[in-house]
Amino acid sequence: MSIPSIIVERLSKTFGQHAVLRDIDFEIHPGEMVALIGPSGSGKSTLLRHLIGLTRSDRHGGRVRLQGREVQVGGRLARATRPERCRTGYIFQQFNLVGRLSVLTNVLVGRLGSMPRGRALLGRFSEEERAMARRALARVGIEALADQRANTLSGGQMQRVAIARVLMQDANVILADEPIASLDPRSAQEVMQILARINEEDGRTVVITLHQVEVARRFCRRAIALKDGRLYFDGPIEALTDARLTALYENAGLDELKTRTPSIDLTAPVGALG
Ligand SMILES: Nc1ncnc2c1ncn2[C@@H]1O[C@H](COP(=O)(O)OP(=O)(O)OP(=O)(O)O)[C@@H](O)[C@H]1O
Repeated sequence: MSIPSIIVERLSKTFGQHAVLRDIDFEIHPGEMVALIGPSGSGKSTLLRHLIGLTRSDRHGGRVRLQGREVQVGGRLARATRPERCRTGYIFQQFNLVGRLSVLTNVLVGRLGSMPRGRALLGRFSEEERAMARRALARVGIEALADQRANTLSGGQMQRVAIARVLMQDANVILADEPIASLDPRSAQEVMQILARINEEDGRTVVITLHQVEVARRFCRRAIALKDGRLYFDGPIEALTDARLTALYENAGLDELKTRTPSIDLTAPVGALG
């Protein structure tokens, strides 16, 4: 059996007095596309940041392994975290592009981690790397924008550039933190379709935090749900019934529940759902 892409064991994180992650355990296998859902403040982004070592767990707060290598144990980052970061793509809600640089250069930035240090410092990219960046842009459908400045793009186009940059990393694992939260519905759908295609065609593992449960249902086969920092659900998306969703979001406020799960009839008694 193949090595899991991600192993999380008894992961716990406390900010001050606030326990944000509590004893989280799961494994994600190569080629999975997993939605990480839960009410606002349940710990989704914090969990994702732990996976790549951007946040350290509590002392004795568990372990994270990525593609068979230690990222952190008991609040200490493994020495070899940098190569793991290079082999893991991270997509942010706010895209994190350099606005004054061209689209092509922003995509090439994804290559810096795997280039010799001297060439990386000077930002000297080879013709082969430029051709690779153009292919990545073609794959996300915006090759024609290669020479445009990044800060002239729409949100949906910016997120496509961010995905192309991840493709340049040749990352086997892609972590996306609310990648569609600031996009209009159509751009959001297009970005999800691109991620799903990359997952399907390349077999890359994708973990994606989402606010919209309907989107998770449409694009992901598995969901991991957090509630108050605890693992509330981990299983096939179809097992995440309306009754479970109602319970997941029950203290989150009616507005959040309506937004996240538009399919739920809020007038029906919980026993009648799911
Ligand atoms: N660096 C930090 N210092 C202190 N508290 C933090 C820090 N980062 C996150 N938190 C707190 O941890 C909790 C979980 O935050 P997190 O962003 O992981 O939640 P989330 O589920 O991603 O929320 P949302 O869906 O609103 O983005 C929140 O109460 C947040 O205020």
